[in-house]
Amino acid sequence: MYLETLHLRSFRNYTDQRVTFSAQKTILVGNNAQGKSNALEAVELLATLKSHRTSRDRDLVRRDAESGQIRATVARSNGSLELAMTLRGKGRRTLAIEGEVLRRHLDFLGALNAVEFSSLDLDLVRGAPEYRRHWLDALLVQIEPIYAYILQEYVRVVRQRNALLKSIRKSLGDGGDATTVPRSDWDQLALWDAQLAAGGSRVMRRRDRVLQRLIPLAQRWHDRIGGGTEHLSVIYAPNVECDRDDPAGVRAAILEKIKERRLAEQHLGTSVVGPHRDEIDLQIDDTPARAYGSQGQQRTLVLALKLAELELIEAVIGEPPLLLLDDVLAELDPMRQNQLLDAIQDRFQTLITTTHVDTFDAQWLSASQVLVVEAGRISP
Ligand SMILES: Nc1ncnc2c1ncn2[C@@H]1O[C@H](COP(=O)(O)OP(=O)(O)OP(=O)(O)O)[C@@H](O)[C@H]1O
Repeated sequence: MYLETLHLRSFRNYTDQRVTFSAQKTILVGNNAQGKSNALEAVELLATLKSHRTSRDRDLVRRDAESGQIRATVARSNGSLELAMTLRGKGRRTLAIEGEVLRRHLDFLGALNAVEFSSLDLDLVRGAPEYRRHWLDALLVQIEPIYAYILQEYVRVVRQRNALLKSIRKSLGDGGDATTVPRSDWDQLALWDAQLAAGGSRVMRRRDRVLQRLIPLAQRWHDRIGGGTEHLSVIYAPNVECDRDDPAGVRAAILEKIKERRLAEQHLGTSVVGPHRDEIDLQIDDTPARAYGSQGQQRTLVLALKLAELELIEAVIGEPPLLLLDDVLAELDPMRQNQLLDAIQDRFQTLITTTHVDTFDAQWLSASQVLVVEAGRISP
């Protein structure tokens, strides 16, 4: 797929900016805080409906405006699509494809696919488990848009169940006397348990499936970049251990663990069982990657994961996704830079932000469209 045009109106620090992409690679160059990452963020939003920098639409709207818009033309193998996202300081965003406003936001997903790689991605290795869950979930949403709905439902169930557990904790008081809790609360809890098990099983099985496909790709890239001297393991460590191929078995295992942790949940007033507590272990030579001092090893790992994502999305969608490289190229040593550039070649349309172009390979630079970003303006 190919992003032909991008039009930003009252988005972040842009007032009204149109960009026409004229090469397979575009380099956005400029000083800090000029709007380079903002432009990539707009593309990320179209692809995933999420920004990795904020969860509030009002941050995305230009400070002096009430609403902002991102429009894009995407050429796909079966024709081109006009996409529009209207963001509001207050109120819900509106999404449209070919001028038609979508009732379900889910239907927007899949129109544009992109993999983003920024320095924040090192948190994949170093950060808390939720970074890895978010990363995996974001990938799942792109290859299986219905997952956005499945996850949203699961999160809703956990939230409501937590509210009920809090109220039960309050009724139990310090004495922990179960008879002080209204009967209806226990009945309700049993219903939420069943819903958590049903939703949780859907989430876990999909996470497991996508990892099974991603892992061999990531290992291959890791071998290529690292010269095959170290072995990468990516291990799904779900909060509830069970045979993930058997949906009824997964549900039963979740319910069983809920039973075991009943007292803890009531004491804490929160759900402690389910895939919202999953972990994805990243290991190099059987040692947690987080424990490795070397930044280089961590970068190699993240790069391998990103390249694997690109390949997987391409395999599933049948078209190469876009690659968004936000200020990461300069951080890679020449060997890793070359590996990345080699992998991309002309296969993936790539948007790159950088403060300096002098670190780029000359051949690469001459084949790229270079745009200058300055104070919310993009010019050739
Ligand atoms: N909602 C907004 N309204 C107006 N300006 C905004 C808004 N959100 C962010 N900005 C501005 O956008 C600029 C940051 O742009 P961006 O994050 O794209 O930087 P960058 O060019 O990628 O720089 P760096 O190299 O530091 O990453 C800042 O000047 C910030 O004040």
